[in-house]
Amino acid sequence: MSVAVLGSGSWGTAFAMVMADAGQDVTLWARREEVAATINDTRRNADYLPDTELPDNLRATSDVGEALDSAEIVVLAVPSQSLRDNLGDWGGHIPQESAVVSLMKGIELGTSKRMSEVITDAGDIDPARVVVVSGPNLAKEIAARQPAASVVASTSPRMRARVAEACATPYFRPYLGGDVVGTEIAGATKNVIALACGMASGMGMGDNTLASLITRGLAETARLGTGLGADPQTFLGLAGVGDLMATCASPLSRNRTFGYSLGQGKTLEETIAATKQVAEGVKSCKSILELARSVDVDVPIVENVEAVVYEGRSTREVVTALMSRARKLESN
Ligand SMILES: NC(=O)c1ccc[n+]([C@@H]2O[C@H](COP(=O)([O-])OP(=O)(O)OC[C@H]3O[C@@H](n4cnc5c(N)ncnc54)[C@H](O)[C@@H]3O)[C@@H](O)[C@H]2O)c1
Ligand SMILES: O=P(O)(O)OC[C@H](O)CO
Repeated sequence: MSVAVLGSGSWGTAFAMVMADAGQDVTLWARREEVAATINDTRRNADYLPDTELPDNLRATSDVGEALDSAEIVVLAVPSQSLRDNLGDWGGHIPQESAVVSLMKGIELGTSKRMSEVITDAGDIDPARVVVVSGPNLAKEIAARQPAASVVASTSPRMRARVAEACATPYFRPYLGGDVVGTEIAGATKNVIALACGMASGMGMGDNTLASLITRGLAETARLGTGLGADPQTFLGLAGVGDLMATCASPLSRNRTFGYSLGQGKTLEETIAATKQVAEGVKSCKSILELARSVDVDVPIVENVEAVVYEGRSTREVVTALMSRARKLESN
């Protein structure tokens, strides 16, 4: 199958490698011409995955028209907040019958839309063509071809089957799903919970604190998702608890690392300056909070992370705020 992957950062490159390993004919689009040329010449993406040799059936280009020409699957792997503008430039080139895959884990600022909604809006794509891939998939581990699983979710059984078939390898196992809303809410919200876990670790807190944050983070993610019509079962699966565990525990996570820096007392500006790759939760904490308020769902961890990032509250203050909330039933 002919596949275009638009975005040659960590996950775009790693997922392009997965699809090439699965036997597809993959074109990876890079913004900068020199990045595309280096990938073609050296078989490596030196900025993002320098240790990974890329297969020969993966080639790079900085010409989006060339990448999209006759693609049967179009994979989008850009920062969530730039997707709308990118689709404004690319929309006309996306082939009519293609499946359009979102790898992104964020919620748009200003609109609080999920990435699949941005794709249908800004790309003028039928929702049935949109497929979301999400799970515990730290790019570096996938690029090292370590076994992992993921959810391939779409309302269209035909589209999700096409994408799952095209990315199945001995080290990458796709599971099929129909809950696009839950899969996307789980993927975006776990980044914010990982920021909170990073903050706690950076402040010197241990495993009890992390387990409490992960568990209560899962509770508020599920509450938000089901408030938006998701299947509660999704949050117990790979896109839910699976990704939450990987991201909150791993030093490879950019969101966790960002939170860790804040927890250690670095300022927001210092932390942003030291962060070379996208940590989606930093922006999405605001849009997720707005989304939760729009359906009247309580998301205290998200709310407190937003207070640190957008309102300048200290990590110490939010620990006190979270620990002194009114008593409640765990199941509520
Ligand atoms: N890295 C992972 O382990 C991983 C795993 C699963 C999902 N994701 C999600 O995938 C998405 C992409 O993440 P990533 O890890 O590839 O990020 P990254 O920071 O490694 O790469 C982002 C890429 O987007 C490009 N880019 C930046 N601004 C752009 C713009 N305005 N227009 C077009 N391209 C732009 C960059 O040049 C880079 O190639 C995110 O939503 C992330 O949450 C990442
Ligand atoms: O590095 P992060 O924090 O963006 O997380 C990467 C992936 O989403 C893990 O599944």
